[in-house]
Amino acid sequence: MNDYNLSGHLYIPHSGPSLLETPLLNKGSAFTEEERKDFNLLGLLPPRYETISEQVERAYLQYQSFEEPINKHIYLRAIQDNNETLFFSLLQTHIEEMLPIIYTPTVGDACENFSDIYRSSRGLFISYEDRHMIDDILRNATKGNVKVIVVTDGERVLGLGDQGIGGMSIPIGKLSLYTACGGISPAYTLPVMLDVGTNNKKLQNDPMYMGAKHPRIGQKEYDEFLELFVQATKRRWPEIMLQFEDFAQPNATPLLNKYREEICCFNDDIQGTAAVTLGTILAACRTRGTKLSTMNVVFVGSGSAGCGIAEMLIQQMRFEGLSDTQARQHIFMVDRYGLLTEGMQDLRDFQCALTQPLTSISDWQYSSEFATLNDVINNAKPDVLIGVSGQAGLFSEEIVRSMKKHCALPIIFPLSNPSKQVEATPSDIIKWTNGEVVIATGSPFEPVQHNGKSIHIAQCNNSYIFPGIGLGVIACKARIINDDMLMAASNALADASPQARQADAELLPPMTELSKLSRDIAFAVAKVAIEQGLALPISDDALRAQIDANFWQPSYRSYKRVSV
Ligand SMILES: O=C([O-])CC(=O)C(=O)O
Ligand SMILES: [Mg+2]
Repeated sequence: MNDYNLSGHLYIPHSGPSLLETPLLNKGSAFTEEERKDFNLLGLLPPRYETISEQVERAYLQYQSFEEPINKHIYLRAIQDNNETLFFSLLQTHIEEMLPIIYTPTVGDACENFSDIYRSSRGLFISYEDRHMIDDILRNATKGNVKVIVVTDGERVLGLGDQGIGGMSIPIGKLSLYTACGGISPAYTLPVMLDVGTNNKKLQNDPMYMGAKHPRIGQKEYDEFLELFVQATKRRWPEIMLQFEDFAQPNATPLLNKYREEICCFNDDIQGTAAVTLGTILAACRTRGTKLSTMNVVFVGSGSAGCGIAEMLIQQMRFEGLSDTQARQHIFMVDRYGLLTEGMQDLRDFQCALTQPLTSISDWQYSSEFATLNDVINNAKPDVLIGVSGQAGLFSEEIVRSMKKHCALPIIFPLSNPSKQVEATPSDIIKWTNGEVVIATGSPFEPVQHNGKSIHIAQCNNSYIFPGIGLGVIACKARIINDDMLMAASNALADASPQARQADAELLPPMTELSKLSRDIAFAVAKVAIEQGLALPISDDALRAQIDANFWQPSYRSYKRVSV
């Protein structure tokens, strides 16, 4: 199938059983009597014709019969692999309830149990062993006109570490959100898993494991393999947007730096997480009437995600008038050994610019060789504490109470995913601060009851950002994605904060508004790309029209046969 028109008739080459087995085209019981005759479907379906709403109703009844989230996930994935239009219609109808099932936290369980729960294939698996055949593999994609790829090598899956081939569930989940929240037709999306082995002993010894059981390949082989993949992808789809997802720290930043000028790509964990965190903090600053540049910010976890957020906050502080050096004095990165300081051994390139000079902390009180997290909080007296450590429970009662001691309304974001890796649960943070705190988490949490009030917990997850970036990039045909475009996405998110309009409202818009928000983000991102000559030069009206025209809705199209 080479093209999938967004309106009017769709000319398709399939009929009979093969039509029912093509998830992008299958309508199941919603094939009309006429279509059943025209496409050789007579007798292949139960007789009664159903509308998509009736199908959604049955699917939802079946969905509710599963108790365990992972079984709900397996069920939804089965629908997706059978009938994509029905899957997205169901998801759209129950978006708030189902996002945690197809995305974080349940997608984490799906990664950990990928081989055990495997049912049917989706996307492309490219093994290092098949590196000489990547062009052939890309030609085998069931979708011809791919516009967005999410690719992983499964080495740092959420906060769950190396999941090998199981990491494939992440690109699948992310791309479901591209469609459900960013309106990108499922015909344009492709999940890709690069299987370069796994260092996870449990997987290596698991007889069910479906990936290569050897340890991860060496760095030189890895870099060559990634280069083969990127070049083959460019040959096959020259305008592709490539999202790097859940790569481990040693590869994430180098890959981004290597390819960000060459192809339209971005790293969601570094840049998507940074953009959503900045947007959420900006929203909180606006309601308090303060500026980010007046605050000190402490990070726990100084991997590529933490450093990515830090760099974006620094950009914002510069925008607010600080010099680069002044802005960096507001940022404190804490890692397993304590505060990152100038001259420390074994720093990664991207950490070096985020160390504190020893002169700035010369009057600090701390007892061991390096300042611990608690030392940093007691000396720097931060307003903001961000957790991107992947370590459950790192924000202890002592830490949270120290934050509160120095700040009347601290901003505390335990962002690690999935929920079981969170640095502190919202209910504990609220208890330890007596509810005087601004919280956002990476994974969804139920509202917390405190002093007779129900406190909503904002979900500061990159899902607020990446669908809109994809939509914007596709609408304006951006050649690359740069920092200014990401900054525009953060500002569009902050603008959409319900708190900006009403003081006691929620910090971030509800998930049900993601598709509207994605259009706004798409517009903001594309406008910057156009202004900077990185995209088609079109007017604002034309851009809006493009965004709307690209926004796919899950409803059945009418088919005509391709004459052969
Ligand atoms: O997938 C998510 O929920 C957010 C994310 O990118 C990560 O934690 O790696
Ligand atoms: Mg990720």
